[in-house]
Amino acid sequence: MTGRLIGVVGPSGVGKDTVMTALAERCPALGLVRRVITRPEDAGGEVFEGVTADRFEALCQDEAFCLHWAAHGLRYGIPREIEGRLAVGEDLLVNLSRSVLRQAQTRFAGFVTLHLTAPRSVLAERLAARGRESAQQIEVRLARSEFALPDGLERVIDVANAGPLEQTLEMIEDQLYPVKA
Ligand SMILES: Nc1ncnc2c1ncn2[C@@H]1O[C@H](COP(=O)(O)OP(=O)(O)O)[C@@H](O)[C@H]1O
Ligand SMILES: O=P(O)(O)OC[C@H]1O[C@H](OP(=O)(O)OP(=O)(O)O)[C@H](O)[C@@H]1O
Repeated sequence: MTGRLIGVVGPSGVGKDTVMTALAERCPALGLVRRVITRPEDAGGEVFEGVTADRFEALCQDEAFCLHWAAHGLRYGIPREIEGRLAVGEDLLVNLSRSVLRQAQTRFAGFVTLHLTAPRSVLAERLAARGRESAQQIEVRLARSEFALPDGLERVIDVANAGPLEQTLEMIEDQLYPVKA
């Protein structure tokens, strides 16, 4: 059976990368997708492929991405190789922008949106502690935190990541892999 693409979205600092990494470790059936980003590779955080703006544009022209978008002054791309992994039945977690969810749903059968939430005060604390962005960049990211999900998504899992990580992981696992009685 074809694997499911699971797009993880939510405001900056909500814990997308942390949750994805921990979830993949916990569930052997789940793989992670390495994004291509116009960001220096030593920026820390997720494992990604850092490229120049010119290289990114060339990859776009070559149709190397199945999804791509711009945010925070950066460009992000999802390599088309994920299609092969899904075809052999792997479920994949991918960190997406809310702006490409409808497109992802159209392109990938069974597409699932995993929407993480947390109060703004929690986001602010976590972004400051993460230390990847300046105070000014954090303000801009927080301003984006109120953006809603687009209409028309067929399968959305809403999960709060405001408490212990373990609790978040259990809630997600229960929804992605319900145990049949
Ligand atoms: N449930 C949690 N409890 C406490 N800290 C968390 C939790 N989830 C994530 N964090 C921390 O919050 C910060 C932001 O997480 P990150 O995964 O980088 O978020 P995002 O990718 O959504 O911006 C990180 O320092 C991470 O360790
Ligand atoms: O359109 P939005 O849904 O607001 O998302 C915009 C961007 O924010 C996140 O990027 P990134 O992972 O680089 O930043 P973050 O870790 O601070 O969320 C997400 O992966 C998108 O690329």
